[in-house]
Amino acid sequence: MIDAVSFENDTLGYLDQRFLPLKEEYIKTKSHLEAIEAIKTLAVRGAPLIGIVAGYTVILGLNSYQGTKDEFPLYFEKLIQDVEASRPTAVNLFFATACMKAVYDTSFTSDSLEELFAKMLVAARKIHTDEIANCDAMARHGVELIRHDLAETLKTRKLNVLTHCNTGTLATGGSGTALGVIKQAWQEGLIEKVITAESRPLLQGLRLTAWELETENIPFLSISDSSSAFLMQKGMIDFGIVGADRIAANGDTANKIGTFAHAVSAAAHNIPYYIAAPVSTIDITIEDGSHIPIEERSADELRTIFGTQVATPSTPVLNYAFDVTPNQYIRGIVTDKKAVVGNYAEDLKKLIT
Ligand SMILES: CSC[C@@H](O)[C@@H](O)C(=O)COP(=O)(O)O
Repeated sequence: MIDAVSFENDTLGYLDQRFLPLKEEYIKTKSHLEAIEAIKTLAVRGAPLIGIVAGYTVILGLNSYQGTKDEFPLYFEKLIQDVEASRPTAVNLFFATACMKAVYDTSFTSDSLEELFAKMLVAARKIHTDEIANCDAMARHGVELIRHDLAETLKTRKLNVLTHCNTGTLATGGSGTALGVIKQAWQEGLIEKVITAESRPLLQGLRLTAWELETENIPFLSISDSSSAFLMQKGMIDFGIVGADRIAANGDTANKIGTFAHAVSAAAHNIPYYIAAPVSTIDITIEDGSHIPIEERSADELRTIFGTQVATPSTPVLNYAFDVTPNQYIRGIVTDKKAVVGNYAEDLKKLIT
């Protein structure tokens, strides 16, 4: 399997996703500032992976601490703030910093700094191993739901599935969220072909999902983002499944820009459209999608294509990285605990312990 992230000998290792699939560069760093930069630049990306890297970034920050125990609280506060400022939408990042803060709150007074740091490393590793296990659980629940919802079609043929952005190993460290479900469904013989939308402007679908599928010998077709409605009209898509960066308490879901447009098209064609995300992506403190902070990225991501200028440098640009799909467009939310269908406001709350 692709090695998206590692933490060995106090060193964070990650595959730099900016240049994939043309260049496979594995970066190693002991610097938390470099790790923060990797999150900001999307060298590492995808909500669960951002959470994993955020946990290890805190560890790198601890390792470079040289002050006394008395001075530590201020340092720790600033470290957490810097990590949290790296990207605003993926709630897994804040889930990770909350895990580290919880260790600090329970152990700072009683423990030496050495003991505290050791406990935080255990917490960071747990985020990593949990996200890998979450992917396997989501794959099981997701396939069960698809088998149920698409039983009629499955009596006569295999399914064509639409997905957006990259939600696989590169985004999670495990098999994936939506892509993990798709991979499992493929292994169980349910899938004819995966249709992967390019995911403008950084092309996570065209570059990363296509690369993962090619690596695993799963048949796929890459399309431009704007093609999905036409393919649905032609009967070329049976269902859609995508990931999430943050799910509000009512099920409204923020995911890569373009996700909502596919959902509207799917509803117009009565095609089921699912979200797959671990419970760590649910933000129960946010009532609905209108309160989810949506990242706006630089104008140059649109005005240039991988370094080549394609619009004048003065072209005004609005570059939202994510959109919010209202819950009524979502047939089901597949989590690691179970698949929730229908009453999101009631049922998502029950998943949070
Ligand atoms: C399993 S990843 C789910 C989402 O994080 C994914 O669909 C997505 O939108 C990633 O956005 P990115 O900007 O590449 O971090």
